[in-house]
Amino acid sequence: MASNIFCYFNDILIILKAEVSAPANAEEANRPDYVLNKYDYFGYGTNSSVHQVNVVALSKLTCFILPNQYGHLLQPKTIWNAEETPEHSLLEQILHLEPLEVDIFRGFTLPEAPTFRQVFGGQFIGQALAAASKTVDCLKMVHSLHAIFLVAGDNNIPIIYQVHRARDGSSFATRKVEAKQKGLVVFTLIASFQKEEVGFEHQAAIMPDVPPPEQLLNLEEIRERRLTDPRFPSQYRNLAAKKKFIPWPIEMRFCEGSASQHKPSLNYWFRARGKLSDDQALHRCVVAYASDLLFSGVSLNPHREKGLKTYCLSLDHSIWFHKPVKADEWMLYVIESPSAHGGRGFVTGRMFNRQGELIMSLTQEALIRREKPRGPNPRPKL
Ligand SMILES: CCCCC/C=C\C/C=C\CCCCCCCC(=O)SCCNC(=O)CCNC(=O)[C@H](O)C(C)(C)COP(=O)(O)OP(=O)(O)OC[C@H]1O[C@@H](n2cnc3c(N)ncnc32)[C@H](O)[C@@H]1OP(=O)(O)O
Repeated sequence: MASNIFCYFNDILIILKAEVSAPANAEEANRPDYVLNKYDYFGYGTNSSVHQVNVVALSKLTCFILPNQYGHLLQPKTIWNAEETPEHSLLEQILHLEPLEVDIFRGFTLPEAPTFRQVFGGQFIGQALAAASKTVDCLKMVHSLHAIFLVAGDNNIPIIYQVHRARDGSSFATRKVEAKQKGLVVFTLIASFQKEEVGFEHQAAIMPDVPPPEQLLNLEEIRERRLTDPRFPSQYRNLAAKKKFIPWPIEMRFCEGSASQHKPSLNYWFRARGKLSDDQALHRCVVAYASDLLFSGVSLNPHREKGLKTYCLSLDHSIWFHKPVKADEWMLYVIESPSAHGGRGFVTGRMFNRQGELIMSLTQEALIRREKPRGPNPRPKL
């Protein structure tokens, strides 16, 4: 007893009871119909662009009609749609993208953002994930991503993010993102998104027993101590003062002292500086950004020696988000490096919240070499 539903207005219809089906159109003949269930919604006004679709009621249907003028209530005011406001944390500004065209965005390396000799890998991951997230139904959250760093990014030119809508299913959606500079693909990301679902539950990973962040010093405090503590020789203090200090928008507190710096592992607490907008998609981009900061370097720990200068670059990076993330609250990053071989260091990571819940799992491979002395005029890579 299927019957077609015709909407003559710009409203949003939220299904309260029954099952509705939207058949695939002619170009997608091989794709199965979407089946809409309780609390799914359809209708014009859910998006700025208008798509026509036949909706067929398979049984008696009860809908809540949200008039178009109230459509904004479904859109949280966050970086995804809000005007730029000065109270956004530096991280939200770093992840802010300019929409250029449908599925094309422009990102920048802000002068106040931390940089090293090339675009920070976490910036590519965070911005590309932000671009992908903007093209996905806001009920679907990223649950996994896989990134490859192809070419060193140039800090001085914008990055163009082109999103390809690989698939939109009823539970999952997949996006591929290419980041380009001067027409060259410098970075790629593939990310999968999923609607919230209830299912089997277990957690075998146990959070290590470490001191709470309140009992540990952050990087600024460690540096201050190095500069002022009279127990350090003055030569050491002068050297520490000359070292370039990067004020990262992420606060970090290390759980072990320098005695364990040769172990192929590292545990540290971190959180975003400043208050972030209450938006799960944004919080996932922020931790994705932070996750590349001190990760592959752990594979160099057993090889550190006085005077060693290293060349360390992330090659690829994967994240699995198990549970909702709060990036402005403390999370413990537990990193281990099971192997270094052939110029490549491999690291695995786990992030726990303060309650000991495993929030994310991560892996990365990086190029790790002794630094070659640089010539006077290094060749431009782009
Ligand atoms: C425990 C307490 C710690 C407290 C620390 C406190 C605070 C933290 C503060 C700072 C930490 C910041 C660290 C952040 C790092 C995060 C990681 C990243 O973001 S890495 C950036 C993302 N990744 C990339 O951009 C990689 C992009 N990909 C590439 O560049 C290329 O694919 C490639 C990997 C280089 C491979 O290219 P190719 O096949 O052409 O390889 P080549 O071997 O030929 O090398 C090319 C080129 O690279 C340079 N190079 C290579 N090896 C060296 C070396 N050993 N030394 C110097 N330079 C090297 C060189 O220019 C080569 O060109 P050429 O052959 O002409 O010399």
